[in-house]
Amino acid sequence: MTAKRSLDSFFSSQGQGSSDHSAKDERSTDARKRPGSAKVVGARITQPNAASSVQSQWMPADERRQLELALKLSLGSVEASGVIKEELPPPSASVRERQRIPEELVSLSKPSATIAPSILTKALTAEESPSGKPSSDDSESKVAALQDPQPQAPPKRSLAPMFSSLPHSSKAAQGPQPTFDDTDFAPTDKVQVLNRFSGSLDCLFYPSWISSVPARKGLRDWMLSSLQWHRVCYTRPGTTFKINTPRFTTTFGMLTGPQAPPLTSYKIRPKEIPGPLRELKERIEAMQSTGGVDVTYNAAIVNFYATGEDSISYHADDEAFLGPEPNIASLSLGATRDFYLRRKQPEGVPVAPATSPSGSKGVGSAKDRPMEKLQLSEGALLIMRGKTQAEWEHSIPKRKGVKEGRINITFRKAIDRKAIDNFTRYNRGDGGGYRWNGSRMVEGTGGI
Ligand SMILES: O=C(O)CCC(=O)C(=O)O
Ligand SMILES: [Fe+2]
Repeated sequence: MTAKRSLDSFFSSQGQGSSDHSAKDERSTDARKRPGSAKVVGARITQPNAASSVQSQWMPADERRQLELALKLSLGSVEASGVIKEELPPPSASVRERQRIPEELVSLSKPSATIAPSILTKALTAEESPSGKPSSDDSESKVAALQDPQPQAPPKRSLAPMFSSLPHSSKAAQGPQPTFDDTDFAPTDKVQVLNRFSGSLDCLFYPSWISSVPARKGLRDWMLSSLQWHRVCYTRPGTTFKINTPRFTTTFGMLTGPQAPPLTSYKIRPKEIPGPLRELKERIEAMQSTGGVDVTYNAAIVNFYATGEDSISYHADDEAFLGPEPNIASLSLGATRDFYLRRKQPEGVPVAPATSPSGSKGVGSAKDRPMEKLQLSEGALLIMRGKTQAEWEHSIPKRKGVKEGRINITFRKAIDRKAIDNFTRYNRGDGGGYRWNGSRMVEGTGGI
């Protein structure tokens, strides 16, 4: 990936399937219809084929031993060994499924082993304490959030190799600000309902909500080139753990209305939701209002996954500061990526309410827990609501085969200032920023 690419070619695979594995073949056909609603999507997988499980994180035995040792030293053996066991695939896992262990994501001081981020994240979050600060939706950041770290500029090696030898530039081409009209959107009945276990999982999925190709392109080009991006990195105080968020991020929004706190009360000054995103937010709100659901989002978190090596590990957006049944609208642009949902408990086992302000994680072996797999392609809108965050986790797994970028915008409703502080801190931080220079991300500032 050396040649410079235009925005067009950067996103050239949008709309096409991007998975480099056979997980989609595991979809079963037991999708069920909910009375009075549109098609049910997704697939229930209670016994995934372990040999072809894309979640498997392969690790050589010696590295595994080093990791176990490191985790025992820092976390205590019980949680650590449980987590490791859960993530290791059986010996039959094929070489194709082996994941490169991304050194830029997590580093341990001693021993020098590097480990797959989801494993470490799980291990670390296993010891989250109820007294921890509310953490962001990003589970890498959740770990750091507990310790109240100071965000730091990411080390250069946190970048994907394709970005490593770039000139620094703060200049970025800013395309025209997009506007939309009704013809850019699919009819509202083009929705699929994803409902499992009587509302344990409760999502609406519009596979092509922004149906106009030029509208999608205008939005993604404008976002990529106009926003101020961050690659947030934290060192866990008292340790040498580095948690590098494996994607570019930014965030917008603040509390509004007569009771809204003054701007000066925020730890990092929040930014207003820019016009095009505000328009989309209002359209999503209006669409739900027509269906009898009253929701007003006041924040947007934006993720840019530069390649398939960028990801977000399993987490739930279930922090106390989002309220008990948060409604989160997630809009995708660019490359198609797999989106996995996994119940926090096996079928039939109730999920205990979170006791921590920073929410709760899944319990026990993932193979015993129901799962859903979606593909989010350009224009897709997924609304997660009801008990979804309380009872399920979700992720965008790494995909070596994906070379193109993907933008995701999640609209949320923060119920207090802490939520906004958390979003800005763990998705903007105060370290170095990045700009899109027309063909790649480079260090720079000055974006929206
Ligand atoms: O990129 C996505 O589709 C998911 C993002 C997400 O889960 C989050 O920002 O909390
Ligand atoms: Fe999320």
